[in-house]
Amino acid sequence: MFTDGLLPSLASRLPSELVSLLPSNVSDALSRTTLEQFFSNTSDKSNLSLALTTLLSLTVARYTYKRLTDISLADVRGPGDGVNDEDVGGASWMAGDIPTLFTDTTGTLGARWADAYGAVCKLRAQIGTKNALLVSDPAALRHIMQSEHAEKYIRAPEWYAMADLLAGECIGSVEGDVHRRHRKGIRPAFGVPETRALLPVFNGVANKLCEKWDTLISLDTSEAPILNVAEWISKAALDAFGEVALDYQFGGLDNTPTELAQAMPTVLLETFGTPSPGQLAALSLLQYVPMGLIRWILNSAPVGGRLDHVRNTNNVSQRILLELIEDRKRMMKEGGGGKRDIMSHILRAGLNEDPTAKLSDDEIVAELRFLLLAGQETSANTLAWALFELSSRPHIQSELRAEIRDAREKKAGKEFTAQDLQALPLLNAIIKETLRFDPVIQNMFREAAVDDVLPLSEPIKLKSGKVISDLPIPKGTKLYISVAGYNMLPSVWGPDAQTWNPHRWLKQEDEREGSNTLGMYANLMTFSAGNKGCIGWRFAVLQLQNLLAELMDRFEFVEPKSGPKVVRANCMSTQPMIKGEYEKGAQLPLVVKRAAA
Ligand code: HEM
Repeated sequence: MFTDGLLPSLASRLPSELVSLLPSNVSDALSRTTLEQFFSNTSDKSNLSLALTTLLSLTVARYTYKRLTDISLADVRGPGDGVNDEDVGGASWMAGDIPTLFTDTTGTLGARWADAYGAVCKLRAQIGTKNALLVSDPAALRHIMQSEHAEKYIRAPEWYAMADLLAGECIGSVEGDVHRRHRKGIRPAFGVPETRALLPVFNGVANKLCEKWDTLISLDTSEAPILNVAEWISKAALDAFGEVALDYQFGGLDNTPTELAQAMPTVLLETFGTPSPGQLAALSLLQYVPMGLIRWILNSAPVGGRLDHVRNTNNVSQRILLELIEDRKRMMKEGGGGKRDIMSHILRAGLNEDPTAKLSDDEIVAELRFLLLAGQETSANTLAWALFELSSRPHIQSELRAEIRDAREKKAGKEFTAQDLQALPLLNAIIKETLRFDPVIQNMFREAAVDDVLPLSEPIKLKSGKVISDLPIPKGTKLYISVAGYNMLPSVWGPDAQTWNPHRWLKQEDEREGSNTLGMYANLMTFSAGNKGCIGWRFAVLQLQNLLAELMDRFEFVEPKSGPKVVRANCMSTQPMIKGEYEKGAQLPLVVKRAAA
């Protein structure tokens, strides 16, 4: 009649302070494996009554302790508490504050909420979710993402569903040992030498882009030729990715786009651009639906709308990638396996006999589809934001151009190596500052898989007035990791954290605020952190260094004098868009002139 392990389980739930107060014979008995054992060892009646009295007292003590010490998440401040007039009443009854978070076009909402309510603040959650927090606090982020506690935090099921919809079962849609196997399988493609070996391809694409712009500028008779810079960069990034990942020509810059090139650039926008509160609430409810049913809904149910475009893109990418994989495998069998593109590295992992790194053919296709999305628009949009920031700061452009030309002169006509690019201080400062200030992934989704306690680097004040430095969170709490919130924390970045200022990176490391202990790169959250951090960050940084150096050497970028306002549209990857023209996709109209020699 007694449940095995009831007593030890009760003992483990008691606060350690209480357990240490117990008589040693009782605490010892409590730690035994089963209730039956406990009773078999307490043979006389007095021991039994002592045990029952102790149990009763402990239960009362535990209840009282919890009442006195428990911190309810309802007591944590957040939008809706009336600090900021603009936040009051902004929540949707179906999806709480989540639509506000997803449709923010300033890129600073996470930072403003952290400022107003604390670096961990409570969000009004969508239906089906009890607790949701927005987290920007460095200590909490380290705990969730890169400490030994990271295993307690999984990607939220809605995220798996989205990754699964876009790519199938891949590194982005799995957890635990399966995730470790996927990561180990693709990691060989993203090491330092493997990434550096991609530079000649990046260079070729950058030169081609410069030639295209040269021609367009020559053909334009106006004094200030305006180009949609975002569109061209996206084509260049897709072409580069095609070559380095698949040895495949997308034909973007040549204006001969393949079927896949036509479908890819708009898939994130059409899937996630400006979601309605209803769609966000539906997404959240996916957590209660078995994955098999989700897959059927996503792949086969007659839903229509946004799903049609995704399905079409998926079918095209699945077919083309399978063909490419079959070709490459044939080539490898015939002895021509020396290619160094990402697909070849991953296919070699597929042949791996090590079960902790082996990937099946279906998994390899899903991996490549995920990489295509994760690796192309993110880098392209980051470069677009760098040019956007620079377009209103001609003096910084001149400073950067001088740095690049000076370094080129020293190379006496030879191409930059990865080490040369790494040695350009202002170029790297501009890239880091853009990654900090314009992170293309603004929020990440996590969920507490168990009850836990979040450490905080700065105490927060609860609504009750109590100030806490640790926040207990129940299992199931949704955690929205605010990349922008952390990247703009004054305690880490200084009082001008909400200003784009690349010169902050030129200070000596020890003169800068904060400690360099978070994230994959430059103490930023932009590439995430820990065992699920961005695997392609070296790839992205090298491509950004190469493209920005080439473009800045040859062109000058100017914000058009008058024109529509560019906003940050959060379509999973933040894209520059014109307000009211979202259906046209990414738009960044800039005046592009040849830079004086
Ligand atoms: C500026 C460019 C990029 C940014 C800002 C970026 C950002 C991120 C972030 C924030 C995550 C973590 C998401 C999460 O934890 O929920 C991530 C994961 C990932 N990224 Fe990137 N990324 C970029 C470029 C790339 C590139 C170029 C590639 C590959 C070619 C890539 C491949 C991946 C992969 C495979 C993951 C999943 C890692 C895992 O689950 O273990 N990313 N990226």
